[in-house]
Amino acid sequence: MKPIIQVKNLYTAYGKHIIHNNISFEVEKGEIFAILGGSGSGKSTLLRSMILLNRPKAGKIEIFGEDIWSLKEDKKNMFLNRCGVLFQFGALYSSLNVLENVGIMLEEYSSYSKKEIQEVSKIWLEMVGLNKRVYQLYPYELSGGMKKRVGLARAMAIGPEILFLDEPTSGLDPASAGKFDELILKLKEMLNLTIVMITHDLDSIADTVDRFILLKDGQIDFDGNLKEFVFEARTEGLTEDNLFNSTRGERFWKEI
Ligand SMILES: Nc1ncnc2c1ncn2[C@@H]1O[C@H](COP(=O)(O)OP(=O)(O)OP(=O)(O)O)[C@@H](O)[C@H]1O
Repeated sequence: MKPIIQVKNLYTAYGKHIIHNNISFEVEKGEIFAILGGSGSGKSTLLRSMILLNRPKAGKIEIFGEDIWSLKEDKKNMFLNRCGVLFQFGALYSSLNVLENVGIMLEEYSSYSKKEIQEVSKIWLEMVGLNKRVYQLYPYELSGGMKKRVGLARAMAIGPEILFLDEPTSGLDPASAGKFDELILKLKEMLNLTIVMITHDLDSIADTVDRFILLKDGQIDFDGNLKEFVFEARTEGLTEDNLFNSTRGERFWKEI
């Protein structure tokens, strides 16, 4: 089967500052795929270019078999409707309560009635482990972990085929991060979702990620799974510095 995402000879830049210098990679349907790299290596720029927020200078990004940057306006919206996005801090609307935040995408992009939107929103809030006590709360009343869960419920409510996550466990305590990982795995298994995430979290990578790329100096320094990475890191001197969040991952280093 053709990969769900194919990035071919991609160049991105801000002015003269080249961020990605001719990179290519693929993501298979149903995979949990991660983008790693040190600070400023271009992880967010890459993710943004896959959801039509950052136009590449050259190269192609094919998703669902189409060159996404060549799509006409109406097709762009159809494409975005097939993608759920969870930004780093949840990106919730501060003037909307939790229930409204989850329903907002459906209000804009679906033909559901108000009542149906509320029902779908409630189902997704329950799926991500939030009960009715939070429906009427506003973002400022939520913890970081709750904000991420609401953001995830909102991303899932549109029924995406690909879920993009920007550092989903950063800022969470280890127990909440572990629960978030379980949730991601559950979603993937139930819905055969493809998940693309930026992460520094070694436990998340060990527990959930099938394969990752490592960005460095505009190139892909590594493409493979964690076992292969550790092997290469040891035999070829790839640097492990600055890639992983030091508060998690102890279990992984003990087990290998
Ligand atoms: N809108 C912008 N205009 C100009 N330069 C930018 C812009 N956004 C990012 N950059 C620069 O591009 C480079 C890559 O940024 P990007 O945010 O993609 O990296 P990152 O790997 O996600 O970093 P971090 O882990 O710190 O979030 C950085 O040097 C950054 O300063």
